[in-house]
Amino acid sequence: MKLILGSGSPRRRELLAQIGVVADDIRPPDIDEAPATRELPRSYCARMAREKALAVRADTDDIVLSADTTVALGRRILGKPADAGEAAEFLLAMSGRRHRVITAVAVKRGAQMWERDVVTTVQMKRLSDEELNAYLTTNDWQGKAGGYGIQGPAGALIPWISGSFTAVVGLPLAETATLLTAAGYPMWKDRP
Ligand SMILES: Cc1cn([C@H]2C[C@H](O)[C@@H](COP(=O)(O)OP(=O)(O)OP(=O)(O)O)O2)c(=O)[nH]c1=O
Repeated sequence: MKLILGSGSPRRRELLAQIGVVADDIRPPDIDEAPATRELPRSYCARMAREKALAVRADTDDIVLSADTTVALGRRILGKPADAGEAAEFLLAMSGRRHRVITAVAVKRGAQMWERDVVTTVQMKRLSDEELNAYLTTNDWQGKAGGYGIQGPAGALIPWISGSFTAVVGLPLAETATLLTAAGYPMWKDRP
């Protein structure tokens, strides 16, 4: 049995390392991430995690772990911004409001799949022009859903969350440990 991280996200690899889980191989999935017409954020996010796990090549005894993090403003899905202009648009839309961050995790072994999604409510402070421009200059928004990373400089813009911090960063660790255990991964045992 090998553990395969079906994710190219460095955050997910680091979060797993935090709980002593080191994948035997990393295989970033290549899937179409376009939302379907009128698809709601939570079902979109769960579908993405599932499709990522299914897209990764693995032996039948291997465990594949994939995840998706989606930022939702009401029914609107805020993906990874294409450029600084779109990042600014997302941040202004979230300024002074609450939004949700959904992270779905999918663990696959053979024909079996274990899934969970975790929804966290995040408050963003009302951003001044100076804060917005300074944050955009850091380039920390690149490659991140919604155009920010709570674990980086954007931490200064987020006074409050209700839910799971690790889920916002990209992988809810408690739920992930439960799913890995269900799939037969020796979570708390000595591993060779
Ligand atoms: C909201 C938020 C997202 N993110 C990141 C986590 C994810 O890497 C990214 C969301 O994109 P995802 O599509 O979930 O993941 P990814 O494309 O980076 O990697 P892969 O599909 O190969 O697993 O946004 C943060 O790092 N901090 C945050 O606060």
